[in-house]
Amino acid sequence: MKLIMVEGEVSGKKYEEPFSKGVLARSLTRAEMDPNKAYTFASQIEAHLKSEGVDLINLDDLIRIVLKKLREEDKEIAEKYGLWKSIRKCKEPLIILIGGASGVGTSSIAFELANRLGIRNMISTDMIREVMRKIVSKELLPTLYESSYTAFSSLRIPTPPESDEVLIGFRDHVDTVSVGVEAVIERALKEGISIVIEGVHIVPGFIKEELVSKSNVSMFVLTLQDEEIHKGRFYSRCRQMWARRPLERYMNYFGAIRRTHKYIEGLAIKNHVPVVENIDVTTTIDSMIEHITKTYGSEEDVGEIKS
Ligand SMILES: Nc1ncnc2c1ncn2[C@@H]1O[C@H](COP(=O)(O)OP(=O)(O)O)[C@@H](O)[C@H]1O
Ligand SMILES: O=C(O)[C@@H](COP(=O)(O)O)OP(=O)(O)O
Repeated sequence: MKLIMVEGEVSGKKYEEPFSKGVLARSLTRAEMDPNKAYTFASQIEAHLKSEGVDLINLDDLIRIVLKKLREEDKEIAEKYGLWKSIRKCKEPLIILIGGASGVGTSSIAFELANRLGIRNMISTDMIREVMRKIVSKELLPTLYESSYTAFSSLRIPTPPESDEVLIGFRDHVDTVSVGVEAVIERALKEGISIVIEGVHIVPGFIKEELVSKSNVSMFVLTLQDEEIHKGRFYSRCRQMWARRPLERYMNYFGAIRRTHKYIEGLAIKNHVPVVENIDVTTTIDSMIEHITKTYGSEEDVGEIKS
C-alpha cells in the first residue's frame, strides 16, 4: 500500500515522514477530543487525502485541512487545536514557570500543561532544592534544609518585631533556591529544550529579569482564594497512595502557608505575572494556554517546538 508522506521543516531542514493516524489522533486528544473519536477523525482525514490522490503533503497544509474539518465538527476543539498548533510552530524552546504556595496544585497543573503542549521535560523546584542540599552543608546554608513555610526558624538574625518572620524566612529560602532554578532555565535556553519548571520557589521578582523577560519564558502563579478548598487539597494529596508527606505537618503550618500564598499573589500582581485561580484543571490549563499563545504563539512561523 502506498504511504502518504508528510513534509515538515525543523531548523530550516526539510524532512519527510509517513502520515500516521496515531500521531494525528494524539494531537487531537491534546485538544481534548475523546481518544476514540480522535482516531476515527484521523482515519477520515487519511481517507480524504487518499480520495484526493495526495501522496505528499506539507505539514502546514495538513494542519489547515484538519482545522477546516474540525471547525465543521466541533468549534471548541478546533479552537484548542489551533492554539496548540500555533504554540508548536514557534522556533524557540518554551520555558514555562509555574509558581504558587504549597498545595495550590503547581505539580498537577505542570504535568497536565506539559502533556497538552507535548513538552517532555518537567522539573519541580523541590527537586532542584534537593540537589542543592547535597552540595551545600546545613551549617553553611540552613535555610536550604527547611520548607518554604518553616524557613523562618533558620534565620540567623532576629527579625524586627514589626515584620512578618514567616515572610522574611520565605524570601531567604526562595532567594537561595532561585539560584538553582536560574541554572535550569539557562541550561534549557542554551540547549534549546522546552521545559516546565514548577513549585513554590517560582516567585515573581526573584528570578533574573533578563531570563523572565524573554518572550519564550512564561511565568504563572496559581492561587486558591478559598482557604477551605486549599486545605482540602492537602487532604486529597495525602490520600494518594504514593504520598509520603504527612498531612499533619501542612495543617500545622497552614497559617504560614496562607501568608506565603498572599505574598506570592501580591508579587505576581506587582510584576504583571498572570494569576490563575486553580479551581478546575481544564479551566486553569485553558487560561494558561490562551496566555502562552498570546505572548508566544505565532500564526505565521514555521518549525516545531523543541521538546
Ligand atoms: N484543579 C484541581 N482540582 C482538583 N484537585 C486538584 C487541582 N489541582 C491540584 N489538585 C489536587 O490537589 C492536591 C495538591 O496538588 P499538587 O499539584 O500536589 O500541589 P503543589 O504541587 O502545588 O503542592 C493533589 O492531590 C492534586 O491532585
Ligand atoms: O517548601 C515547601 O513549601 C514545600 C513545597 O512543596 P509542594 O507542597 O509545593 O509540593 O516542600 P516541603 O518542604 O514541604 O517538601
